[in-house]
Amino acid sequence: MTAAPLDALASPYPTTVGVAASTTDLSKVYGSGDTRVVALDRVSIAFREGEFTAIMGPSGCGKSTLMHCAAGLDTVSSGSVRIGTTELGTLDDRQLTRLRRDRVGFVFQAFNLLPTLSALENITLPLSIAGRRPDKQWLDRVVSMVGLSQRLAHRPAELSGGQQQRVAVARALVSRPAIVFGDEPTGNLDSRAGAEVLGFLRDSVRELGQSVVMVTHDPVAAGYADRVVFLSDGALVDEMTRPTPDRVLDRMKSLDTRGRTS
Ligand SMILES: Nc1ncnc2c1ncn2[C@@H]1O[C@H](COP(=O)(O)OP(=O)(O)OP(=O)(O)O)[C@@H](O)[C@H]1O
Repeated sequence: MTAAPLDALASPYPTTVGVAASTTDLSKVYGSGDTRVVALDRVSIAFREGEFTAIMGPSGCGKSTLMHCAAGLDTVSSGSVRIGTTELGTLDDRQLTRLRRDRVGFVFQAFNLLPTLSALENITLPLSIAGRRPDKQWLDRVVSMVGLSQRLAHRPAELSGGQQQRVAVARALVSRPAIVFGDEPTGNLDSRAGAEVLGFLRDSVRELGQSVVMVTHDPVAAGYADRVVFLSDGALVDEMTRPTPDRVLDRMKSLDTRGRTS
């Protein structure tokens, strides 16, 4: 008999093989009466392990809401969300905070670095808060993958925007989360720095086996993903594997046209 990997035995959060996070019939309604908005309408989706997924769709279609609900940052109106096999609805606030801290990495449009800390201290901050020591080998690997080895003592103000976002990517990866969520992670970067950050996110999937989900408006950014899912009016309407920017752009145009004519 083959022994189970130690990591799997030790983890308090077992995963369903192949699925890093999923939603089932997830709905999210904001407001009530005249101001009622159905932001998500029974969305069921699985984000597979070791896959880079982009979420796209017209403005207001529910991309950020889906990401926030799937990451446990927002409550759901109905349906369920799982990170691995843990159903978020079964957790109290403390358990949810701990699960987000231990199992989920985030990269936002704003870099959200602490200005008084060095790049290295920013990267290891989530582990410090959790009272965990960084795994030195893993830390070295993540830092060298994002090309920050020579910049670790610098404070955010001494780094370019692209370098700051690389610190944020390293911070998201360092705890080996089950899944990393990015909300427009290249929205504040020029195209060259954006391409670098997207390349690092893709490398984290290829080289480290990370699972990544990214919301983006940009067909070029979506071209880095393995799979693109398209939302329209709060519903999943399409998906594409091995996307190219041209194919994504075509699909987006047809969604925009559909939105305007319906
Ligand atoms: N806190 C809120 N209160 C009320 N309505 C909200 C709230 N947040 C989002 N919405 C509405 O829910 C819908 C989906 O919003 P969401 O931000 O998820 O869309 P999006 O696809 O990410 O948009 P964008 O591409 O413009 O960022 C929109 O109609 C939005 O106006």
